[in-house]
Amino acid sequence: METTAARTAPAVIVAIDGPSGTGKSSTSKAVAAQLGLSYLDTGAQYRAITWWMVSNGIDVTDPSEIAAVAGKPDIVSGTNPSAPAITVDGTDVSGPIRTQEVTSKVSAVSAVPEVRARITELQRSIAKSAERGIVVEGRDIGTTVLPDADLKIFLTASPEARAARRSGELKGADLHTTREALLKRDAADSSRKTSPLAKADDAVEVDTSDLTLQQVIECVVTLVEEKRATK
Ligand SMILES: Nc1ncnc2c1ncn2[C@@H]1O[C@H](COP(=O)(O)OP(=O)(O)OP(=O)(O)O)[C@@H](O)[C@H]1O
Ligand SMILES: Nc1ccn([C@@H]2O[C@H](COP(=O)(O)O)[C@@H](O)[C@H]2O)c(=O)n1
Repeated sequence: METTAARTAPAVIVAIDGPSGTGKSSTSKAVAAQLGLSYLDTGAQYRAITWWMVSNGIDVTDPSEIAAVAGKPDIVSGTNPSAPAITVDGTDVSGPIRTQEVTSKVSAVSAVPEVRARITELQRSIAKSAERGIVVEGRDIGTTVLPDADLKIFLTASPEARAARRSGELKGADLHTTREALLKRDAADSSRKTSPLAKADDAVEVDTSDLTLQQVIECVVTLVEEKRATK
């Protein structure tokens, strides 16, 4: 619940990065809602452009084919942490972007420099227009998208903890398969040439393996409030 202090506090830009399943989305949404900030899920934007590529028959194994059409889809992201919306050419794609097909192809699409340039520009413009501040979560927010963010957090967790969380979410999907899929996506995201998944030098690292979601949220809220107090 947003407090009166949050309503009058100075604007703050928070970058939350980390590998898959470390709790970025759950934490970012809750922190933004509690502190009256906007929220941007940058993974959803890469998923949206991937969904468009797949829906339009683009060969996602061919970077030049992806690059040629990267500017075509109109992607609009909502920034309400209680109802984060995403549309492509006016169609609500919040469901379709979470399919297994999109998840398995998103790393190939997000590695293409033309895609990253387009989406990064969009992300910077959304962050700039957030009057009360914003929590932006992704893989390269602290390093590339918003290098001057007021606070940078890098969430981590063991592969076992992350796989257990995800297989719980996917109604008991096989732990081993889930773990391998997470690690495969992390490896692709960390090894691409343009703006890979990485911790910024000035980011605070929080290992969430043995923390409840509520503990992680409290930890990040405290860090944001400390940062705001110095502004
Ligand atoms: N500290 C935690 N303890 C237990 N479960 C957690 C914790 N943090 C997040 N979860 C759960 O783990 C799952 C993955 O969390 P979330 O989607 O927030 O991760 P993410 O880092 O955004 O993942 P991705 O990058 O793949 O989108 C969710 O079901 C969430 O409720
Ligand atoms: N800043 C970012 C955010 C995401 N990606 C790519 O999108 C994929 C999906 O992200 P989720 O958080 O929704 O799982 C991710 O695997 C990356 O390929 C990115 O490149 N940069």
